[in-house]
Amino acid sequence: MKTVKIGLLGLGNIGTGTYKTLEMNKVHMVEATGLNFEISKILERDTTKKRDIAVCQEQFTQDPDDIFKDPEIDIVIELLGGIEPATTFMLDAMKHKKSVVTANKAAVAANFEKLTETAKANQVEFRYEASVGGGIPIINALTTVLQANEFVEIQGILNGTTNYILTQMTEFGLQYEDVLKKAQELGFAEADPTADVEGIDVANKLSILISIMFKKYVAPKNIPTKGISSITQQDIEAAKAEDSKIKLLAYAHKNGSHLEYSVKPMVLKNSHPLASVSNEFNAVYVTGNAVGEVMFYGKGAGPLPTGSAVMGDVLEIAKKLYNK
Ligand SMILES: NC(=O)C1=CN([C@@H]2O[C@H](COP(=O)(O)OP(=O)(O)OC[C@H]3O[C@@H](n4cnc5c(N)ncnc54)[C@H](OP(=O)(O)O)[C@@H]3O)[C@@H](O)[C@H]2O)C=CC1
Ligand SMILES: N[C@@H](CC=O)C(=O)O
Repeated sequence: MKTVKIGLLGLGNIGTGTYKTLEMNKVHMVEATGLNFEISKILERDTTKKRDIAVCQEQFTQDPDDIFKDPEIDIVIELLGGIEPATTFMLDAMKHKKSVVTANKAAVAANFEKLTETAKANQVEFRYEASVGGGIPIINALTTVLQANEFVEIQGILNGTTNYILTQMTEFGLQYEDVLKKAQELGFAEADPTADVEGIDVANKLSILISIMFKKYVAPKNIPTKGISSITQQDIEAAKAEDSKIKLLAYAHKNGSHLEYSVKPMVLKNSHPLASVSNEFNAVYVTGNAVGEVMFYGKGAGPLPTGSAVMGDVLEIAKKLYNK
């Protein structure tokens, strides 16, 4: 049986979640694809750190070229985070004829066209399902079963950390700083959680969805964005008194050639379907001109849900490469 060798860039929260997903479901993955999967090399800064997975010292490297120039590796997973050097590494991997999988919305949103075009030019696959909605298969749905639609609108909760913070503040009256710390411990937050609480992470995800749905690139910095850092317990109590909840919402709507978009906290009546989406769960409504309204719901953050999406992309690429 063919063993698909994978190069992994970054063994942090999501790298570890991806590694665990592979270990946990290896037999199932063999049955599903007829292929065996192995993470053979890992790029990490600190190769001596104590980890809760069994990784051999020989798997680690601090030189990305050890991965890009390895003829046995066909698929590279990028889970370093940040725009650079992640983007340069993904482009380098593609130029070395490696297919690339990433969860890095900051890098994908900043360089959407460059990454997708470089993949095409090098005839390799580029997949980024985990970059939007964690474990929710929204990008796959938009680009496959929903592709016959002209899309009209998208609206939803696209950040697990802020939804977790707002839920815990609303339901248990907890303090913003305490809940943010807990979200970091649970592996939901970005390395710099400013991106979460100021709405930047949602703007990155919305930019990617706009590129896919409306075939138009809108840089995240051009999306009017407001986060939740200024929301107080008083704001939350005031919403409660109105039988409502505060949620951080992403929105984009196309009307003819006019496209409008925003990221901002909104007060939703408790009867609104998005008001009942709690903790790290995300939910997104997509409206297509044929299908009407479709709702996606699931865990939008966390090592295993995100690892599920990353490995799903790896399996799809491997089936294309080896099961001809
Ligand atoms: N957390 C979540 O639920 C989700 C996260 N994502 C995305 O997944 C990606 C990874 O996130 P996460 O795992 O939480 O981040 P972490 O910071 O936990 O992990 C990144 C790892 O990569 C290492 N690293 C970073 N830069 C380099 C470099 N230049 N060379 C070698 N090693 C490097 C870091 O080392 P060091 O610690 O020493 O810097 C760290 O171990 C991000 O793009 C994030 O946005 C996507 C969906 C959900
Ligand atoms: N920090 C992000 C991680 C997933 O994309 C979030 O909280 O949603």
